[in-house]
Amino acid sequence: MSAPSVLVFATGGTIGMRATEQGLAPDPDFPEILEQLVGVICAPLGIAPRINHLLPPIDSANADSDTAPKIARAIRARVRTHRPRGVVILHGTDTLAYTAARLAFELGDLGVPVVVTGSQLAHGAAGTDARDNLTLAIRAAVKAAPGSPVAIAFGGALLPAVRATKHDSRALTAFRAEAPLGADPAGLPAPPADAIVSGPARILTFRFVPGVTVDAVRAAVGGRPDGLVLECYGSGNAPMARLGMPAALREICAALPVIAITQCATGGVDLARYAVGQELAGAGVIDGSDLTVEAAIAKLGYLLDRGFRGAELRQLVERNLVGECAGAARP
Ligand SMILES: NC(=O)C[C@H](N)C(=O)O
Repeated sequence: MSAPSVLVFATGGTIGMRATEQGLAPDPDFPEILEQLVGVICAPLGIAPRINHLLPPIDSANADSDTAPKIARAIRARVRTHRPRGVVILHGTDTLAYTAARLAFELGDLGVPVVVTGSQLAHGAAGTDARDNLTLAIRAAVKAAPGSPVAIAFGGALLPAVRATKHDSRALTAFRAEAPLGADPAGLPAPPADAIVSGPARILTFRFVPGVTVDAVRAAVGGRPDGLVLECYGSGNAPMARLGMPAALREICAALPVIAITQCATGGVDLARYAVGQELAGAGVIDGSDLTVEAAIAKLGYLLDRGFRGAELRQLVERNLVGECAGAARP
């Protein structure tokens, strides 16, 4: 019988970069360096590594709506063929939490543990975190139970992908999860039989601040997104007393799904609590509970790309599918 294997899938990011006169950029020697690094980590574990690269490697700041779905498709295809014990994805830290959250939905039923990592410092930099993060990720991926949720391994911590956020642009402990995974997830829904999908859906966000006008809210959908996440105050409040705000939000909600989340790091939205929150709900805004902004974008994009629309989409947004709702107040 052949040795169990780990699939390491490199997509770019600082971990695979080196300093150039134009700043940090992909290191053309990284494939060989990675092979060596992974070999040293895998040997004592009795694990055979298989390494693939997404070409070209990107600075994850350049990720777009199809980046995470594309990574998911590539992983599914390779897992089907090679049946690894675990999968490790190397990704830039800038959008790592967005991609990881999306992968938690995309690969939630993969049956093989998936761990996402990267590094704050380039693999060859003094004091780099590349080796430690890679080691943690590989160990976690091969030791986790087959149905484990997608995780992020970074700065010594293992975090649930669908609850994590990049909170520090410099420290090696760059990610954190304010709340744990929600209990009793309902699981991923079967896509509607009649789904016609052109994807990938583009989801944008709009953050309420005191200077917001109705024109600013309308401008947020000027680029024709497929879905919108409203970053509201506190428990889901917005300046509904602005002239024309309820009507503008009603119009937007009639055209595309809109989710309300909170700007606060903990807690969540409760649209029933305040009159302004009830006005938001009345306009058609969906209650995003305690979703992180990354998870809200991931969830809405995933569900739209599976073909869910209207009332069914709303119901699914409000349900805890893979642990993304920490409070899990909803069945
Ligand atoms: N530390 C990093 O990986 C940052 C880099 N700009 C990226 O996201 O690709």
